[in-house]
Amino acid sequence: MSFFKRLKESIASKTEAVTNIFKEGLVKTSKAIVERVEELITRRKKIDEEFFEELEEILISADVGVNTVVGLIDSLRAEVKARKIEEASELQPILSEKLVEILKGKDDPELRMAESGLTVILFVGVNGVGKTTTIGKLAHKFKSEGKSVLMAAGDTFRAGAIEQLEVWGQRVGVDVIKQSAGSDPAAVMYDAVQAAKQRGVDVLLCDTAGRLQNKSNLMDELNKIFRVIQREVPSAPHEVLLVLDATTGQNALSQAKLFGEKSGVTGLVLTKLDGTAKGGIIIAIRNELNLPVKLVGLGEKMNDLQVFDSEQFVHALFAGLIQGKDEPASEDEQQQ
Ligand SMILES: Nc1nc2c(ncn2[C@@H]2O[C@H](COP(=O)(O)OP(=O)(O)OP(=O)(O)O)[C@@H](O)[C@H]2O)c(=O)[nH]1
Repeated sequence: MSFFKRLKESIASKTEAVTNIFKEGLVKTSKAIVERVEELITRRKKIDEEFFEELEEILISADVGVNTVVGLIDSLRAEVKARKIEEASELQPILSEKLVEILKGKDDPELRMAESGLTVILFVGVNGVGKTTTIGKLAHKFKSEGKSVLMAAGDTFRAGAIEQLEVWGQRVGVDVIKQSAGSDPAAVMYDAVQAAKQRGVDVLLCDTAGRLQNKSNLMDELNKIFRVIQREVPSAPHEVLLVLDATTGQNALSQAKLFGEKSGVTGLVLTKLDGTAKGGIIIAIRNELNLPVKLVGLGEKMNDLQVFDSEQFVHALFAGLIQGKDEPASEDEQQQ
């Protein structure tokens, strides 16, 4: 059975709607990688050193990352040799398989929740990456699953951050625990955990100030927040999610490396995948870091947050090719 058929069958049980959300969100990245690979295959026809060099360049320019690309190309070379493949057209399924291998290796998309009682999830990341938006979207997701949610406005540093969270609170119907701008974020967290416990809330989502990873005083602030939360709920925080902006490509990877080491990060959220051709960064992040990608942002609306699923990701990335193989593309896709 062909790789594409297997991939299709393996996702058959999942809703078409979710796949479509990924597909729409990944159009730019898909164009940057898949269309160029297809063009290369059609043009060169045979697999030789120049073919591999061009393929390397395509993947690097889609921000898959030099280290990852070098490893990927080496394993493709070995596979081509072992399977005695000469035709470039035969490489597509092998490339997809290798990508799934890299992405799947560290799959752990489920958010860790408290066994009973309150779950606390902390969000960290530099300014403007999409933390507040992600918290709002996740609050909506939990609510639609029937959970009660509270949000903590821990970014007391940036003017407007509290109001922005309140706007999301109103939009999704979730209360926000806040103090005035400039107050101690650890005090906000204390209030929020108390309120969450008193109200018997299921999930508390905590915003924090966007901080530079090399500012040790800001790291101290984060540690203080940890201590306050842990004193009140010993098993918390259940997740510390580092939010990264996919449009920044390699910069997102360096932030993950620096931040991940220092602040007890347990998982990643990659936002704005819809707005970039640099979605290949997710492959680099998965290959180079020991941190799971838990959620991806595929737009600005409430429902544009998805639990990361590597098979759906690769399926969406290669959707055009898969459809080209065994079913006609829809009108929409033909226009893209
Ligand atoms: N297209 C797109 N835009 C997004 C996504 N996530 C967030 N944004 C936009 O990115 C911008 C920044 O998002 P914020 O949530 O304000 O970022 P933040 O990290 O909270 O910023 P600070 O509060 O400054 O730390 C906003 O305009 C969001 O609408 C996404 O998945 N896709």
